[in-house]
Amino acid sequence: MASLFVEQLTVIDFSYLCPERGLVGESWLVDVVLDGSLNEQGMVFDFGNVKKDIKQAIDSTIDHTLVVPSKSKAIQLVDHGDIREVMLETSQNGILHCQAPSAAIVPIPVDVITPSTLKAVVEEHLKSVVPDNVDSVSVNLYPQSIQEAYYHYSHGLKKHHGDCQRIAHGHRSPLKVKLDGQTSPQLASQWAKKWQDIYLVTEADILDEFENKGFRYIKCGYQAPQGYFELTINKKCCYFFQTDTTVELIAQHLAQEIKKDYPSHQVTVHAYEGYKKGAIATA
Ligand SMILES: Nc1nc2c(c(=O)[nH]1)N=C([C@H](O)[C@H](O)COP(=O)(O)OP(=O)(O)OP(=O)(O)O)CN2
Repeated sequence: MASLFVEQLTVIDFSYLCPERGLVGESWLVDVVLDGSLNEQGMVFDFGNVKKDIKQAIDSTIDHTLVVPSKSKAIQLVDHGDIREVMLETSQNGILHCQAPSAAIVPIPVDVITPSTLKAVVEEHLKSVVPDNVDSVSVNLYPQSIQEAYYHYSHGLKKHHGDCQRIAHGHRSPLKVKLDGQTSPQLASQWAKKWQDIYLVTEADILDEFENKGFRYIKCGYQAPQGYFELTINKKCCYFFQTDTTVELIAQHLAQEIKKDYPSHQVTVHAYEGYKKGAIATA
């Protein structure tokens, strides 16, 4: 018996529904360990296959989806053929409703989404992609250790040709701000706090704004290559953009907003999108 490992094989960027926090954007790193006997090549599984097949299997399960703890009493799920609808009801934010092609909303039969409750689902899925000499695959899911400010956001990029078109996928993202070249942890923390668990809305995607039972809601929707997506969410969980919400435009927006308060300073923003990638903007 031998064991093979790959650390940080991939990063899953997704959002999940939480009865306490609402819609939460996350980025979790994934380590894998494969136990098995050696094949005719003297390997448990070629690293090339691990990096391609296992990464692809993980990405196709959770990455860029809305993950739903389907056993939670606060959740209702309905399937209409290829379309899935989910509703989260909480006393603090009222109703959150999402409708999307089924692949974009992933029900997990648990009460709450955590790295350990998702782990079992990912491991079960991976059993079908490894060869017979592999006895078990285990994964470790965990958030990046971040020293500076960070925020969790969700969004959808309707013009993206891949899975980023999904209306409720998200990221956990560090933020760095500099004023005249000097790091300002204070400004970064201020924006990270303002955007904690935020949904970034592109104003052109708004279909309706309405009030119901004391809550003010925003309904967004669009047709994208994978199908029709719609999200209704409490307005106080939203931040509004006049543009799309690519990370380049997020960095630009933050730099311009901070510049309004510091007009005589050069403002530089490093906005991350999940793990170790992002955009830099200066105003
Ligand atoms: N230049 C940009 N490219 C992309 C942006 C962007 O804002 N600017 N955004 C996205 C999506 O929002 C997506 O969520 C990015 O996720 P990522 O995991 O990095 O994308 P991939 O799936 O392509 O990468 P993996 O290595 O498979 O995780 C996409 N592009």
